Amino acid sequence: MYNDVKEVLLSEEQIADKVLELAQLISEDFAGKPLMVIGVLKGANVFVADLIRKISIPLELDFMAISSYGTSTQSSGIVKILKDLDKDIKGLHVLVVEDIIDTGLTLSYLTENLRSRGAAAIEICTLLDKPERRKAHIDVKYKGFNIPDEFVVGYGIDYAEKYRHLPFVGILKEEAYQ
Ligand SMILES: O=P(O)(O)OC[C@H]1O[C@H](OP(=O)(O)OP(=O)(O)O)[C@H](O)[C@@H]1O
Ligand code: HPA
Ligand SMILES: [Mg+2]
Repeated sequence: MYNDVKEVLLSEEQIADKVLELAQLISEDFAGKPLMVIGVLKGANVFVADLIRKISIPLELDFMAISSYGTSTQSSGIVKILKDLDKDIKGLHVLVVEDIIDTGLTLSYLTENLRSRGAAAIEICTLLDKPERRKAHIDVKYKGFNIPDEFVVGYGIDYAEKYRHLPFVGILKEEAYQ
């Protein structure tokens, strides 16, 4: 399994340090506000689970499952809601948590959709960002790392549903997806 990884880009320790830093910022910024954390499945599952356990203020957690990639390494640009929120977010301060922003098409669709539901505010937290690949503008308030334009896996992020359980973020060998 680890043989399919060309290079470890971010170690478990680097990720854990960053998660703590982001959680502290979020805890300060959202203090006294009704915070609703929305994890974007499936990729953000691991990140959001670690992040919320370091946030020190009250919050609610929900998930949306939306998919644009299927089994390809390229975004189709077509976004589908596979699982919606369980409750209304009117008046809540929403923090959308993503594992990675690539073209930005997923989040651009999602934030537009959430905005129409009357949230008091919507902010974005992503562990990884590939700014070179951006097709849609996204304002990211909480960002873990900028990464180069390489196909990464691990810490929730998959290729064809594999590698999500790797505890680090690694660059996948070309042979693994050819
Ligand atoms: O910025 P973009 O180009 O839209 O790409 C980023 C999105 O793609 C991945 O999800 P994917 O749709 O592959 O589903 P998954 O989270 O279930 O793996 C990733 O988790 C982000 O949600
Ligand atoms: O680098 C990536 N890896 C896996 N899924 C992705 N979705 C966007 N970019 C990536
Ligand atoms: Mg995703």
